[in-house]
Amino acid sequence: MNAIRLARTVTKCYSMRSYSMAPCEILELLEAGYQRLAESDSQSLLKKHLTKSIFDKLKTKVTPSYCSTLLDCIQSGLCNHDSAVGIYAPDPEAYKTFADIFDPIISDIHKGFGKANKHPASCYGYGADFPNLDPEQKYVVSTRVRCARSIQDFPFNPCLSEEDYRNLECMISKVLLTFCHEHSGKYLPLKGMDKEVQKKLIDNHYLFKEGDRFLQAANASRFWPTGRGIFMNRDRTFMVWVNEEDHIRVISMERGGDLGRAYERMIIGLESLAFSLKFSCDKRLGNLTFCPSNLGNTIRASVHIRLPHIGKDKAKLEELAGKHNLQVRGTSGEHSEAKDGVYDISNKRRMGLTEYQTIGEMHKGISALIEAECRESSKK
Ligand SMILES: Nc1ncnc2c1ncn2[C@@H]1O[C@H](COP(=O)(O)OP(=O)(O)OP(=O)(O)O)[C@@H](O)[C@H]1O
Repeated sequence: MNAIRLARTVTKCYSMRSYSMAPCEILELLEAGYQRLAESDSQSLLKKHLTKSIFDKLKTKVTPSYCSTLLDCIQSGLCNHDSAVGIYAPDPEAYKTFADIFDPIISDIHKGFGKANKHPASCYGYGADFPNLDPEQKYVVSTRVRCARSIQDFPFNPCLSEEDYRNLECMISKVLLTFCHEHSGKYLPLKGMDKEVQKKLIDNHYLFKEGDRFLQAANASRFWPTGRGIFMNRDRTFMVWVNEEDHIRVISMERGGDLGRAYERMIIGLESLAFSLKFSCDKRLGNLTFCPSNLGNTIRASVHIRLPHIGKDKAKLEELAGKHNLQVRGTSGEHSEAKDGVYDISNKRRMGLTEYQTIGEMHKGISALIEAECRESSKK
């Protein structure tokens, strides 16, 4: 059995774990995986920050409630040397137990968010403060705003039992089905979903894809498709993903560039959920999520945008976007390519600033890219 498959077997039964330090078979896998990572040409943040002294300090530790080990945190990065980050939190306590590796990675992803920094309290403000980015619909094809939440007293994906998945799905969908007006809709469980329907929902950018190897290696796809599903309103402008990467992803999307309206719709949905459900939060890190890249206010606001002149050269576009704290992805999300010159451009910063500030930064950055595109096109 290879090391990775063995890791999956070893990390299977969280409910049966009751140890105060990582057992020998986990230590062996960790040592072997660490050695291979150290010898690799991996560019991951895991490799960059997991020094031998931090590794030795953390390798025997386990989290107090779920007995998650360092292997549970880093096995995706050990398997996939091409990971950008390479670490996930198997449960909310992992951020504290394994702070020596999470903190430098968090500070690297969320530039400048050091140990002494504290994520601010939520401040949503008003969507109406952000005028339509592209009223004539020349550039922005569609706008999407999403955030993530974890339900308090539940661990994250790798530690969830099949029953936990069912219970979470039941709790969350029950609340969603009470939503009214623009937010009212249907819950579609993934289990039993017609394959054609599923494909169409994915192709239309509503539903999550399956088979992400980074999540699979992190043990985040166990019991798939049990407990996974999507809630959608009638207009297909408001969605909630259940038990994909996080327990909850609240999503608002629409055609065109009305970022303020999409944001406002997402916040109303989020606040309605928060009325009935308690979320996992940390005083310093903000909302707790499976991947450290999503901590803080958890918002990724994105536009699908056509920038035929400044988008000709992707490296240059990335450089310009970076100056405005924006990230460039392909049309079908992370690890995809741009189709027909349509890029997915989103905010990079979500930690150490409020929701309102994140949307403000995104609004300013996209406006600047549109201005640059106009300038470039008028030169021709
Ligand atoms: N502005 C947008 N308009 C339409 N679809 C979008 C837009 N932004 C993202 N999408 C679609 O949403 C889906 C999910 O994208 P993706 O997985 O990249 O991001 P995410 O849901 O924010 O999660 P993560 O950042 O964890 O990957 C994809 O189908 C993607 O094309």
